[in-house]
Amino acid sequence: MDNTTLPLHLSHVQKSSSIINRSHTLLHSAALIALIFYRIASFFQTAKPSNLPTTFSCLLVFTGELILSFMWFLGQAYRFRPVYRTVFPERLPENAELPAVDVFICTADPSKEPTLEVMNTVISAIALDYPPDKLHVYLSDDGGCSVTLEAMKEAWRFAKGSWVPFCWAYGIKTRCPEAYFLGEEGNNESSSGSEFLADREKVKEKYENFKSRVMRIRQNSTIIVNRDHTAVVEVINDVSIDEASQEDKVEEMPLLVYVSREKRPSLPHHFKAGALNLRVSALISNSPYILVLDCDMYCNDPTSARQAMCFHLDPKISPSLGFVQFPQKFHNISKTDVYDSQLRYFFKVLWQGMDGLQGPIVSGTGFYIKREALYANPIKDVDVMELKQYFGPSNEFIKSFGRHYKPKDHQHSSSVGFLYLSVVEDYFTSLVNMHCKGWKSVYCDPVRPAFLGAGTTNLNDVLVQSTRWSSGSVEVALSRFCPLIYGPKKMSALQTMCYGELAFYPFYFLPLWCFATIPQLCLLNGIAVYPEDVFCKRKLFCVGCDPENDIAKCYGSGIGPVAFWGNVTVASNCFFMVFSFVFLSSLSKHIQEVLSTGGSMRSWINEQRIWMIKSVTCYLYGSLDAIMKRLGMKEANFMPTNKVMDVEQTRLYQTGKIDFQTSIMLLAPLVILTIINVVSFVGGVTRAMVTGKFSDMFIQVFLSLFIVTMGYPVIEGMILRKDKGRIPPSVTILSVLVSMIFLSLGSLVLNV
Ligand SMILES: O=c1ccn([C@@H]2O[C@H](COP(=O)(O)OP(=O)(O)O[C@H]3O[C@H](CO)[C@@H](O)[C@H](O)[C@H]3O)[C@@H](O)[C@H]2O)c(=O)[nH]1
Ligand SMILES: [Mn+2]
Repeated sequence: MDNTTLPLHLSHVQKSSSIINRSHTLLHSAALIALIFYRIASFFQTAKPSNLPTTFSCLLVFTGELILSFMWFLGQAYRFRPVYRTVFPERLPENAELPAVDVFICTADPSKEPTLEVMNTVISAIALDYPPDKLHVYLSDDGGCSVTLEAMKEAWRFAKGSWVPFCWAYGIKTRCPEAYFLGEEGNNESSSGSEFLADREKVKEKYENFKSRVMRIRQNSTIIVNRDHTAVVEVINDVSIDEASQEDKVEEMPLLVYVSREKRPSLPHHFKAGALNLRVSALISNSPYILVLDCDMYCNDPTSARQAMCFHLDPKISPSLGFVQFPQKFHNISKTDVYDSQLRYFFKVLWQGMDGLQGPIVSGTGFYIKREALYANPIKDVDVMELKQYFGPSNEFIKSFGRHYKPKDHQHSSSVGFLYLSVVEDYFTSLVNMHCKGWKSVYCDPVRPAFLGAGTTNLNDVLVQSTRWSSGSVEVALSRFCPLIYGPKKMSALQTMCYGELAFYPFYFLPLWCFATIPQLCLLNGIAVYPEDVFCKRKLFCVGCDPENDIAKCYGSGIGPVAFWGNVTVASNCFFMVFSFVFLSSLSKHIQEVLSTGGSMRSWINEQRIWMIKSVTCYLYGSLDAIMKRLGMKEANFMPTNKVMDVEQTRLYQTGKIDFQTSIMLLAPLVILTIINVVSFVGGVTRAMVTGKFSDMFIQVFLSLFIVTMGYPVIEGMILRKDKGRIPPSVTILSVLVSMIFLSLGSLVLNV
């Protein structure tokens, strides 16, 4: 068959997943409805003015359950129609017919983003397997540091003189030099031969020289992040290569440009979104497609641009295709991955799910976006003066569009390109400027990761990053762009639910704080917050007597009419059944998702734990942060994630031990809640032994046990560990105090 008739890509609905998911959705929602029904019914049964504290506690727990159920409901949209895709880059048209691509790499702070790493990303982009005359690489330096500019010139020399010719000559697959030389054995290149080996040694030596020159540049200059400077644009291709070895090898090279936008302390610069909205690339190369990369995300598969073109060049989907998103993957993930740094849930479950709807969300990095999609919806003729009103006075910039755009779509300047309102500029831009404008996206998750970055591998970085994301999400949730209000008219219901879930997930902090404190406090005070059944006739069991016939005798035995297994009596009412079902069904669904996407039981526990940890810290602080910003009490802030590896911290991460070196603000909630649950579990068991009754409090005792089990690393960190990453005794003492105050005050309130 002729190449032009074969498809460039295929999409497959994950049939078995869809069936499992939809059946689970049905069953689980039935159980949730039953649960809500029991709750409401039990309020009418038990709510008396005399037991106000009990009613109030039950109400709190019920509110938590409602929020969880609502979040669960939104999440079902991802499960409806997950798809996966395959691409056939070999069927693409010839190089001459491929469209041009601008690569945009963002960096901001050399003290957190090692220059050498950033240069490796730049080099990997220059070496992409794409016609060099159609590739333009921009490095946006938000730090405005001369170090970065100087290092870039060195990177250029090394790339042009040695690295790129070497890669092209031998078809090297790993085009990030650091990664290539680190994993030399694993690279199993097609060519071996003595010439190759000799060349490789030479290039390796050049790389070492390049490294030491970059180190020297860093040592010889003080690194100041400059917040007050004019714009700097420098085309690096003009730099001469004064090395001896390259003459015969110099090939045509992509354009390489250093950009540092103007910054003034008085003007908001809008962080990464601001950096991405640079017009420089439109003036210099103006390629129809843009690849956006974070500075740590090197190109691991040189063919990613071709893979993306399999979608962008398909005439069937191309007109409405805004961008092709690749997953974020990381090169530094350990086997245990205690913090779920790989973000499996996003890139293995959620994005696949959205791909079957209108497409995944812009994920900050690793996406090939159509330039046109950033400017809005294309139409025919329009007045240049009008355009200037929206895009600024630059004639060159207006001309750069090549097509004309309808200014109606840009009622305010912030609706062009990447949007500023939220620190999760990716999510927000994707919502307002992509999917709500009718653009679609596709998710491309090939076996060989297209890009690899530095994942956050210590608790502090994980929590700081997650707090920023939560804050950004809540900012959107509280704005007029709240997806559940803004979305329905512009997107499908399911796509709206997905966006809604991502806007509201930080509100998990409410139910999780509630479930980790209220049932426990009530348990210690002998108050049952999981009501005894009011509708089902209980089936009564007892040891030694037949309670169905002689209930009085049964009560006389001191145990009461309940199911009896060994020493443990378990309530046997319907509410209990429904509640257990909901609990087990959600846990097993999560296990199923983890296992079917390559995880283990260990990953399941890690994910549960980190979700609980993030909920009671990041989600809480992130939400508060967003609320304060909303009220004008705080300014937006984007603290770039640290990408410098600390040896000791890396060792802890490798061994799967949580590194508790973080601020007391982030640590104390974990310790406090663990202590409360240990106390209430011990209290609950003691109480059951004294009274001989387990049934009414079983769920509460179990809940405490579950939290204590999940929080075991915290207990270990407080008591057993002696290393640097333990929980400092000062935090433990403070937390014990706070827990005691909470429990005593709480008990006072409950017993008024
Ligand atoms: O003022 C700034 C701050 C950051 N950056 C760059 O933005 C990128 C992402 O920042 P990083 O510190 O790595 O944050 P992460 O938490 O890892 O970023 C995730 O979340 C961000 C949104 O909060 C997205 O922009 C990112 O793509 C996504 O990887 C990096 O290349 C930074 O250099 C800037 O250019 N200017
Ligand atoms: Mn990052």
